[in-house]
Amino acid sequence: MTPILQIKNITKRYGGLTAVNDVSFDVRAGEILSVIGPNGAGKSTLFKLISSFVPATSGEVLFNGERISSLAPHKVARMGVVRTFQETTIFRSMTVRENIIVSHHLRSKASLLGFFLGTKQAKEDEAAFAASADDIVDFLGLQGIRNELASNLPQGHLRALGMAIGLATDPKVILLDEPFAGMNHDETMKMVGLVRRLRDERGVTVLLVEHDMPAVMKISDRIVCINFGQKIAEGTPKEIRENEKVIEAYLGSEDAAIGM
Ligand SMILES: Nc1ncnc2c1ncn2[C@@H]1O[C@H](COP(=O)(O)OP(=O)(O)OP(=O)(O)O)[C@@H](O)[C@H]1O
Repeated sequence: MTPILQIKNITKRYGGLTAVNDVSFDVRAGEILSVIGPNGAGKSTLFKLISSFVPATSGEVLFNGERISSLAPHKVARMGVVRTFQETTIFRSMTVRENIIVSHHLRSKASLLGFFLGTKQAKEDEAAFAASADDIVDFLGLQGIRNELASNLPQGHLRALGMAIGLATDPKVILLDEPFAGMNHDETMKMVGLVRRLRDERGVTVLLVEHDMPAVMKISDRIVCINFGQKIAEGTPKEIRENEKVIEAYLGSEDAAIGM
């Protein structure tokens, strides 16, 4: 079976600095794969390359066998590869539910203009979007804050809203940028459960970048480790934990020891 994503010899240079250097790996449909590495290793840049948010210097990314690396990011998102959290637009003056409804327009048949003009297609979409938004609110357990203004939400709920907005675009692959950052143990465990349900109940393939090693080890089917822009290891959590190159990369880094 063709992997859902193929990252092939991808390189990104910023002037004289090579942020990502000839990285290749496959992502299988339905897996949870984490990208780890010390600070500045190139993880965020790799995510931006996969979502086509920045152009690659060389190499390519294939989604279901089709090249997506030269497409505009909104086209990649529309195809089903969605990056969330860091560049998620949240309208602070709207409620949680309104934010999720608006996000559906990314996959709407009618244009946003049609929505404002009140065309028939737009009206049909609107009803479907409202139903889907309620479904997402239920899935994420956000019923209690569905009518809360985004500007009033604490960090944890904002993160959940970011995920809701990502779900509104009906992703096949979701890229989560540090989903556990700033969370305490209980919040992290809740988010781990949520990410698992995304995969198990909605069939979404999950790629995540994360520094929280215990969470990464718990949640991942496979892990790719990069250091100084290059892939140094790929394998199961057990294989990564025991990998000499990974242990060496983390020695002296600010991140918690890889031992977990
Ligand atoms: N737009 C940019 N222009 C120039 N250099 C950049 C740019 N974006 C990233 N870099 C550099 O590329 C390297 C990799 O950065 P990146 O943010 O991808 O690392 P990271 O692994 O995500 O780091 P962290 O874990 O600290 O978030 C760093 O040296 C960074 O300074």
